[in-house]
Amino acid sequence: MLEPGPRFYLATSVFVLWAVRSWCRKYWDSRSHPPLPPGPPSLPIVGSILSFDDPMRPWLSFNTWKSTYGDIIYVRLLSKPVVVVNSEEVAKDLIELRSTIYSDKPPSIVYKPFGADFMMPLMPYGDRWRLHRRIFHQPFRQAAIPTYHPALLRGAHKMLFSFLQDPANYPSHIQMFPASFILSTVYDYEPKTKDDHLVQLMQRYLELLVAGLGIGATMVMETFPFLLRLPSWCPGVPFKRAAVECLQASHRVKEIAFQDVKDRMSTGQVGPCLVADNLNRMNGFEDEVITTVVKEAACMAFAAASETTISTLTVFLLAMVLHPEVQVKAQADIDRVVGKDRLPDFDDRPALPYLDAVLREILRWHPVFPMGLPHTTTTSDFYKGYFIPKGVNVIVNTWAMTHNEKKYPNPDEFKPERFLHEDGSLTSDTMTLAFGWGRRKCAGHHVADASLWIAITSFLATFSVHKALDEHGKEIPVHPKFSTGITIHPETFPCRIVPRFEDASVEKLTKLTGLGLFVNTTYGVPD
Ligand code: HEM
Repeated sequence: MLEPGPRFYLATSVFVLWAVRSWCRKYWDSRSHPPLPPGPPSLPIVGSILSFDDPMRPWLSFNTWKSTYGDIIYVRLLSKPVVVVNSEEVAKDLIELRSTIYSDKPPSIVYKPFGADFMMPLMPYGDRWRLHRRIFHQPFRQAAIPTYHPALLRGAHKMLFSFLQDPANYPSHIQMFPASFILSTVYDYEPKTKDDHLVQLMQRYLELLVAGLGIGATMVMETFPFLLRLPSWCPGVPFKRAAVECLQASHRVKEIAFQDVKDRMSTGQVGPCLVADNLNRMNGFEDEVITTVVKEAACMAFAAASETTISTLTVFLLAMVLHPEVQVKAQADIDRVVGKDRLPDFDDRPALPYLDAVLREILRWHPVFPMGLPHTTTTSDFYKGYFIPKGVNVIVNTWAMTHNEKKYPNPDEFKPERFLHEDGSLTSDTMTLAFGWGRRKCAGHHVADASLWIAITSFLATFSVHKALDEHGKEIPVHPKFSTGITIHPETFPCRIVPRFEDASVEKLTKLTGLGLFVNTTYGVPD
């Protein structure tokens, strides 16, 4: 057997010293303030990771631990201390009522090199965030949303043509929907084809961002920051190269789309949109700071709307495949209220409460952000006898709230009726908690709500989705699988999308939607 060498003794001594120091600090800390919230045991280096049933889906364990530790839990994720909020009551108390303490976001050394520091959801709480939020609020506040109804309706109708012409390729059609309505609302730009240059640019930037800032890669770069300082030609170190490519893409994407609006403005060819409205407000005297924020906010909107909308619409299709009885009921309501000679529009919404109940149940059943987005505290705080340290990450466990058995019995079941009174009217539970809490609550939630409603209602008016059939005509069972990460979405599943309007053809859909000209130029459909 090999004798342990001096390196072994040195490593062991360093480890013991580190463990003693951590223990002393913990002991000292615990004497100088009230206790931290309860939580699972924590080990040096790995923290509480070994306590998780599935470390890739921590929200499930946080929810299970609720019965042992309660609504507020303290846990270490590797070296990061985290406070987990497991109930609506605590989220309201902390994130809303103490918003001056709980509205900051955890910093990361990787945002700037990857050109992600202008993303509002990641931005520190402060003046820069306030300015971004103000610029963003103007076009996306509730009162402004009707301005965008025509663009949203158009986006939803375009998606119907894609489903009709190429039903098997449904993930790509769903992907195009947010791209289409967001480019309209922020740049008054309508992508003409699926490989539109602006859509491609934006999607490429997002791909680079998601690939570069995955949880694993971020952890490595945060632990070894020198990796980002190595020259990009350095072999075996992909981070710097990925960062440079992503940063360049972020510059390109912000500038090209912005410049395009300015060019069109000079010839009077731009309608209301985030960029043009702000430039008009400056009256020809371009303020450099505001201009930069407008460029950044516009580009960020694409990122914020994409994955969230795609995920929610995919959950919708999955729910309809697994629960045909819900689909039939929703379609019966649409047929009763709207009839067969036209398609639903926003004016029909009050008469279709079941459709709203379906949308709320989709957001509840599999929320896009099962743990919201992490916040951090700007000062230390005391809550219900517990100490909440300054700078701790605060995770609002949305999953625990949307799967709270007391409020939503049998929470894994898909039941839109949860949101309806016996007389069929909607309850006051609007499921806004899926959009976060307090000052950092989703700044796009009104447009998200309108776009999702029109997308699912238009779909159900014209199509049904069913399980796919095998070569013997037997239904292929669907076993839902979800991606993991900060956002989650169902993995692609086989399904059959079939039209339910009479004489299902491009011509008939053209009549119903009134998008004739568009169809010919966009999808190359023969006359
Ligand atoms: C299903 C659709 C969506 C869901 C479920 C959703 C959810 C969320 C959540 C949970 C947050 C984080 C809140 C927090 O930090 O506590 C957020 C932030 C944000 N969302 Fe959304 N979102 C959706 C769609 C959109 C859309 C369509 C837009 C843009 C048009 C948008 C723009 C934003 C922005 C700008 C923020 C950052 C707010 C801030 O930090 O002040 N979201 N969203």
